[in-house]
Amino acid sequence: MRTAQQPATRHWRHAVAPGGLPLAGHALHMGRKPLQFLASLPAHGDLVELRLGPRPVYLPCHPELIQQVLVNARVYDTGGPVKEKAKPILGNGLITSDWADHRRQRRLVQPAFHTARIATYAEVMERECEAESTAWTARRPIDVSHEMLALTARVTARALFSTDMAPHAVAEIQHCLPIVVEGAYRQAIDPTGLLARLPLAANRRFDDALTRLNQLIDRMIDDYKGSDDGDRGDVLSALFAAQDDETGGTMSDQEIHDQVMTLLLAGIETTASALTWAWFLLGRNPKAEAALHAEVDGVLGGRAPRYADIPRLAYTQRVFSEALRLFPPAWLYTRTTTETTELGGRRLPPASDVLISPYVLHRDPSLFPRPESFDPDRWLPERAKEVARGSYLPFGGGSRKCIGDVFGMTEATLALAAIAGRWRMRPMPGTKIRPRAQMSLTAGPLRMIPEPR
Ligand code: HEM
Repeated sequence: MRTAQQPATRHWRHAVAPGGLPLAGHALHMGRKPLQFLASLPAHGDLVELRLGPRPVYLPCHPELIQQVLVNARVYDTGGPVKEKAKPILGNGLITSDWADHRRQRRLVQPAFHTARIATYAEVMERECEAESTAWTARRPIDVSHEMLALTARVTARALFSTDMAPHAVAEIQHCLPIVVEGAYRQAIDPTGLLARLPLAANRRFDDALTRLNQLIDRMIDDYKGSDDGDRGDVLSALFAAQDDETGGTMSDQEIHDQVMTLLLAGIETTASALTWAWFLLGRNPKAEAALHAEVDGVLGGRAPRYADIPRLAYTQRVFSEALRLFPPAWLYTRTTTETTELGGRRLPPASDVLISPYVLHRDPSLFPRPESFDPDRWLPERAKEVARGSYLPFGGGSRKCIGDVFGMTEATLALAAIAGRWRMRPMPGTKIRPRAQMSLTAGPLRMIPEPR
């Protein structure tokens, strides 16, 4: 295994990805089988160059090079065509802002994710996870993807807006969010930029869903401003209360709107996908499933899980960490250089695109022994120490590391424990799943049979 300590004069291996075509470069490989293609590249070098059409793109495969990119957010900013296409949807929020503005925004949004507030959001999570786990009928098949998305949409909507309007918001978000996520992805991968302008039914559905989400957020903001509730304990209150330590500034209504939209798009599908993968993996690994049931039974003794139980739900957390390793929802994210720089001894001109793929990193056999096997105990403290620094990045790193990491882990741990306390999730015979590398790495519909325990 590689160690975190590498000699300062290390010789990095550069390579050009094989199989490039004259005009398209590697775009066809990326379009057809992006996961297999990307995962084949570390074998060629520590820094691999590929071309998507005429653009050269760089994939750092070694954790040290990836860290250099992530911690140097000024030189490796989020940018490029994908971000430009996201701006009409997300406005100017944490995901779309440039480096300088991002620091200010992050100072303002961070308090909404402090530990004390997560404890309050956890009350919503406890209620919703309990409601989800009691809603199913024994032996009636369910689509786990659908259920997990509905659950995380309810949790996130209620953590964001704890008003009487929340049930309406939940229904609206459940309806609109998948349409917006799917449309945003189609636009992101359209190299011509023309698709969004065609009079297609899919575009009309997308425009309608986006308008409805925008209106919903505006209504929630108006409702908050029209009330004299003060701090309701939800995310929206924290955003209104936020004051910048450095400048004393607060956020405008439009800025709050953009942050809320960003949180909806970043927080719901990601957590739902990872939970779906966790059930899929447990369904194929009876030993891990039995260990999960044993822990949940021992800690909870048949009652619903509470936030205070989380430290004792250590195996449950390891299951989720391992699902995030094998199927990281944020399987690919990008950076663009703002100036000439050097990466692994290679000169990169300004506006070079750099791809970061946790999926590739997490399946590199030199970083994770037997990378394909689902082994939650690789996250036992004594074994986790062996994992080289920077080689596990489901939540990214540096100043743009996921702001919702603890929120997502808390929500997922409570969801797994609540459901595993009641149900054994049986795979439907003959189910075949192929990971879909879209906006997040989803499983698509996953039919399973809940059997009472
Ligand atoms: C298992 C669940 C989740 C995963 C795997 C995940 C993954 C990630 C990753 C990899 C990034 C960094 C992307 C980059 O560097 O370009 C990120 C950023 C972000 N995530 Fe998450 N996320 C999850 C849950 C959540 C939740 C629950 C929320 C909010 C409630 C959230 C909100 C955000 C936001 C706002 C950003 C942008 C942060 C910034 O640039 O400052 N995420 N997420």
